[in-house]
Amino acid sequence: KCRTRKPLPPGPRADPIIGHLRKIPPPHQLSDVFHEWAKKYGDVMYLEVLGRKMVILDTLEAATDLLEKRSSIYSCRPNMVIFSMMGCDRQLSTLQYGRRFLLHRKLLQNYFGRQESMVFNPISYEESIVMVKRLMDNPTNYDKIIARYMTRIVAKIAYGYSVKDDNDTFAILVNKVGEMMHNSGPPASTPVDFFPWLAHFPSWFPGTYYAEYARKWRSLTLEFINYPFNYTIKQLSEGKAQPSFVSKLISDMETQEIEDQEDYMEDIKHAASMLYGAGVETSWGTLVVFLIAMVLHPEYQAKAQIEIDAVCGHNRLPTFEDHDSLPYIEYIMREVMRWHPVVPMGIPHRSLEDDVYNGMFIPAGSIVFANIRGMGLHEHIYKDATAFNPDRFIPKSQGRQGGAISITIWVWTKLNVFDWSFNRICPGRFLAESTLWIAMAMILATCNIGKAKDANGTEITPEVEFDSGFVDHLKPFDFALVPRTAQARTIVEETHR
Ligand code: HEM
Repeated sequence: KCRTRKPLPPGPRADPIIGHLRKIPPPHQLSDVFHEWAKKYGDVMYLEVLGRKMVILDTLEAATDLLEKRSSIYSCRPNMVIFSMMGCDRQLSTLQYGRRFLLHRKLLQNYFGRQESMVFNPISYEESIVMVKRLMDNPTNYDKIIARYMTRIVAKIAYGYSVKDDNDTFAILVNKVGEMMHNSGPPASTPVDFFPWLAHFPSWFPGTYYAEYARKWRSLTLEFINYPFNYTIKQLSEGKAQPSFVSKLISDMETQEIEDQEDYMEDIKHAASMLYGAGVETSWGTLVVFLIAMVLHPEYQAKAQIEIDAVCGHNRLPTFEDHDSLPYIEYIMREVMRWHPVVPMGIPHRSLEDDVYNGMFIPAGSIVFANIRGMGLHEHIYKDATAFNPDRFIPKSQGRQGGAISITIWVWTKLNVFDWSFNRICPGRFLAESTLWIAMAMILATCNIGKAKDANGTEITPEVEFDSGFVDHLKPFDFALVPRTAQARTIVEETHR
């Protein structure tokens, strides 16, 4: 009925039958190309690929209006066929609206609320010192060291599990699963996601690559989901379990009336494994973007260090208590996530009903993408938008010229409710914010980051190039990292012991 009255949102001209198939850019260019198109066609764009309807939102306003204010229509997910085939069909990010979706959101939001997440600060603080010590010892291994930082935090919080070293069984599983997820194709957008029947065709048939891939790795996913969960159950039965998401929820079962206990335990198990899937690669990738930003911009690094020195002096490390006195670290964190958000197109949503927005018809079943990177590139809000410049977040009252809005704030805190509303906002946002903040503060307080030099002593300027996967990750780059002073190294070593 709506359709007869209103036009679809604008978009580039489509070919007959295949629609925009030939025009869709490769995954690593999606957000930039869509943002360029949005300049011509508008903040809400419509594309169709082989009959699949897609809507791209390029402004905070459109995303807030639809994904947040009309969340009862826009909070479902497209059918993520490849993820389901890999064994992730009971994880929150793939769940459709229903009893299980609400249960998983409740479990995660209750445990990772703003206040609740502060309990994890001592873990992140301790791990940030371990990370800085390892970076000082072996900076070329930065990628693994930062991955290990987040893995250790999440393993402790989710399972009460302490990752010992690189040969730890869980650490090895985590590495393999991380690589598997990274190469599993664009979320909900592989040929098999478009045509699920392809999954039943033999592997030589064109378009079946990801189905074969998912079948091959399914057992690894299941091992990754089961191994740490079984560890916690064993620790509980022996009375040795450390506090964790899993141990708390399992212990709480004693005082609750639960109809199907086995089924409920399966839900706890999958919700816990989601913490790794959604929390580690994202925060790890963001910290690597932070490193390259500091390599390329010594001027902002120096500003942050002047602030840290004024607040903490030279005889101690920064702590969470310093948070409000160190606003520049916060501006750097926000700018890192605006400059290169590691999930640039978000995770796609699916609309449940026909809808009309600003005179445009959005058909039911549309796959809706929030172009998070595109939202941070609007020149009227973020002057010189492709440049890294944390100063844009300095409040106006303190002399800022621009008018920057934090994408981070929108993605993480716009819908600031802790009940289990029908919405897909990232439930790990408070944990993410605190682990990123303390890691950045600790690195800046104790290390100088700069350009590496080649054999002739010439400085190497690293390229900002990403490997696109489920989460974008910077390609390896050269840089130099040294302790700021001998005293900084001594304090880190002494606190680390
Ligand atoms: C820099 C770090 C992070 C970034 C950039 C990030 C970003 C996102 C984004 C863009 C979404 C999709 C929201 C949507 O569908 O509209 C999401 C969902 C999610 N995030 Fe995060 N996230 C981060 C850290 C974390 C952490 C640390 C955790 C948990 C410990 C976490 C757990 C989740 C979960 C479970 C979902 C799925 C929610 C659902 O489908 O209902 N995230 N995140």
